[in-house]
Amino acid sequence: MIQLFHVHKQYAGEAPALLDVTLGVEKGEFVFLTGPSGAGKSTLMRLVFCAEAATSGQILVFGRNVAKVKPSQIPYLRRSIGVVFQDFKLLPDRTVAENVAFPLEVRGLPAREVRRKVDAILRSVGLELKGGKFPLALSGGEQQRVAVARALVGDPALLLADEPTGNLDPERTLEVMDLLHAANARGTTVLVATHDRSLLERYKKRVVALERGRVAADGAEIRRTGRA
Ligand SMILES: Nc1ncnc2c1ncn2[C@@H]1O[C@H](COP(=O)(O)OP(=O)(O)OP(=O)(O)O)[C@@H](O)[C@H]1O
Repeated sequence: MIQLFHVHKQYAGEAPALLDVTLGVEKGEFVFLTGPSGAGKSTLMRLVFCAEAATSGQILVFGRNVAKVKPSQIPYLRRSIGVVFQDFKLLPDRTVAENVAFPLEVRGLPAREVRRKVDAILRSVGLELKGGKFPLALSGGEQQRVAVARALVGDPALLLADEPTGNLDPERTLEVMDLLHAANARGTTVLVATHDRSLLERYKKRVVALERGRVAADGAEIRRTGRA
């Protein structure tokens, strides 16, 4: 589903954000990406989403080399990817329901089906009464849940979630994590960046730890070799 081979990402004048990262995420996996601030978690997700290009190395997403995807084809690739990114904000001039409906409308789903799916996902994030509100009328945590709803409404093949529970209280954190878990059980491959150690312990999924741009540990490998 995602393969990175010796990926390097260098921003001008900075230490490398990613350094020789080789990593595979298989279809159907649920993987936590963790590591201290600045370790490269968001950078890795942005590269997979084709929001930026690697400096060197190769990235395959759905088997396609992203460096060879034409700019005009990127939106099509992204239709299969749901994202919860800090810099991928809700549209302030659209209601919550319109924001969530957006990924379905660009795919041309019939209006009735869009409404049904939007109602169902808003219910599942506990925001069924907020569909008519504008994002700025919601709390930070509610906006976060709308972003999660928008990312999941189209049952994407791949979900990239960067600190999706960062603004949430413990109860809402578990609700959102349960939604990601349920999406995974329906077949979505999930990659979640988080600082929250309690989530890693609670969900016992594969954990890839980045440190200063390198893969410092990979929980799946550790389990396979019986060292953990
Ligand atoms: N657009 C950019 N321009 C320059 N440097 C950048 C840019 N984006 C990230 N960096 C640098 O790349 C490194 C990795 O950043 P990144 O945001 O990927 O880390 P992170 O692990 O997601 O951190 P956090 O947990 O704080 O979000 C940092 O040193 C950061 O300063």
